[in-house]
Amino acid sequence: MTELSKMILDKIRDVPDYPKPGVLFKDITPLLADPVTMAAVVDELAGLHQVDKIVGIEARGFILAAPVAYRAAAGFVPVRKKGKLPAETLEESYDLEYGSATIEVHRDAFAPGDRVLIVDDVLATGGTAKATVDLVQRAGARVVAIAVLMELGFLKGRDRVEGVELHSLVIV
Ligand SMILES: O=P(O)(O)OC[C@H]1O[C@H](OP(=O)(O)OP(=O)(O)O)[C@H](O)[C@@H]1O
Ligand SMILES: Nc1ncnc2[nH]cnc12
Repeated sequence: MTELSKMILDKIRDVPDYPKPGVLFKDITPLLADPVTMAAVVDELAGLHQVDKIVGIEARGFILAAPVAYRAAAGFVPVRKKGKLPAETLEESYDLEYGSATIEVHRDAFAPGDRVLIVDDVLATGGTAKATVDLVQRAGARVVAIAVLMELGFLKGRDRVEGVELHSLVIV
């Protein structure tokens, strides 16, 4: 295990039965509140690939993706829950560990062929990540990789995004 993985695991709080019985929620707020770990995470994610745009997924994904975009000198593109983006959008619906959702991106968010890194906090079932890959591709950009702070290995989300490079700073 790397030093960074240890730092991350030390700052993640397990909350049983949230938001539904049977779900073990991985709470990243202690990590967000720790500037040393947060800086190490942002630096690691920003150094993975040279890209034109970083895509962040509402809401927790935004918290990581925006500083990563700044650090990587890349543009930031928000993928938002349905109904929040003002201009013309593309949308995808999917299931996740504790429900279902529809997400959107602006149709003109990317220049043709833009290289994109998708950043999120958690990969669980992979529904969110797969829907985001599809949105980015439909919008005419190229997904270079997906990067997450934490992968819940037992949910096999990795299989949903087979064929796309996936970086997980920790796998639990
Ligand atoms: O791999 P999956 O099963 O799709 O789950 C992972 C997603 O679930 C969480 O988001 P959530 O939809 O709970 O929204 P939030 O960021 O607004 O809390 C998390 O931030 C990921 O985006
Ligand atoms: N168990 C979990 N903890 C935190 N975020 C999640 N997103 C999906 N499943 C999750």
